[in-house]
Amino acid sequence: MSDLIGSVANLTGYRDRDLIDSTFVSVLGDWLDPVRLSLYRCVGDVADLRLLLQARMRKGVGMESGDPSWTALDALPALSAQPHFEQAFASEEPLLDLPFENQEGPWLNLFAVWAGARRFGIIELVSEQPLLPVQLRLVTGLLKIYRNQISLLDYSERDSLTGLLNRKTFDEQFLKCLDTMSAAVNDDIPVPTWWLGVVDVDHFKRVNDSYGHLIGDEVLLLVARILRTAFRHSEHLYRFGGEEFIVLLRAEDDDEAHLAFDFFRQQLASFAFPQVGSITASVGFTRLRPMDNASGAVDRADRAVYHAKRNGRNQVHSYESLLQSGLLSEVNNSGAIELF
Ligand SMILES: Nc1nc2c(ncn2[C@@H]2O[C@H](COP(=O)(O)OP(=O)(O)OP(=O)(O)O)[C@@H](O)[C@H]2O)c(=O)[nH]1
Repeated sequence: MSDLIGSVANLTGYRDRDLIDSTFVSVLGDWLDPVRLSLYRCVGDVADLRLLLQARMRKGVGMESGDPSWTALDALPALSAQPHFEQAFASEEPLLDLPFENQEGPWLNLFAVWAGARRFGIIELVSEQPLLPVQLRLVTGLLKIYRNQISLLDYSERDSLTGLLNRKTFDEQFLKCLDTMSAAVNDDIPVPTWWLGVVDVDHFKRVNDSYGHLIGDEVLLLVARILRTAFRHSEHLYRFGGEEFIVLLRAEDDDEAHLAFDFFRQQLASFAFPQVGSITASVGFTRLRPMDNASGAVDRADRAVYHAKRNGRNQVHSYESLLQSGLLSEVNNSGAIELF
């Protein structure tokens, strides 16, 4: 029992979502010794949710890692293709003792996890025997703790207006991106390429001045929604300040990153905002460097935004391309540059 309390105490101390998910699975797995225990997150568009495996434990194998967060949505199974999973979300209670593979067991148990009105994830527990009442109490108790932990994190890490991640969490995620680069070097595998983009809404002061702050807030909310639909589920979106947003994404090269940012720019420019009509944004982006720091990278992307603003707005520019074409120059290692 003290082991369990200790593990739960660990769970409530973590702020890293991946760590919380894998700890949850390992705590539950250690106590129930299931045939298989998996935790899936629902990702992507609400109309076509996909299942991202976060962590799994299998009898005789132990803990297994989940899908990389950057797995393409199309490659993930659709929630709609899993009728039992859909059923678990539709039901108020967990779905218990469903036959799994054959009538004599093992047994499938599904626990849907909601975050407010959002389908957040699902626990799939395959047990050798139907769950005993005491085991069921343990699972539902741990699930409550897990859910509380996730909502507390949501509360402290998200911007209250747009629901995007807030500035506070950006530094941590930035370091995690750099870690994936150094880990790849150590493991002698291809090093992922991360890009940081700054999105700055154009002439936003005019929106506030002409229509008032409430309409201004509504515009920011809609911009955040377009950001969510334009970028992939694995791409990290932050509201950085008033009308400034940050995107961290993986792309092979400058062209691929440019395409991703420009897709968003076009989606935004073609959206008809109620009352306000058309809104555009200027975007600057830069490639993360192995020894980067967050403020240096944001500063580089900001310089590219500044270039876009000076050249007519509603444009996407890469800091590295501007350097290459001689439109910006990097004068020293601190990232200080000169504009021509
Ligand atoms: N409604 C609303 N306005 C905000 C919020 N945060 C900042 N702002 C406003 O955003 C505006 C930003 O204006 P500026 O920095 O001058 O930039 P801009 O008008 O977008 O012009 P450019 O960036 O040069 O295209 C200011 O009027 C701020 O008051 C917010 O949370 N809600």
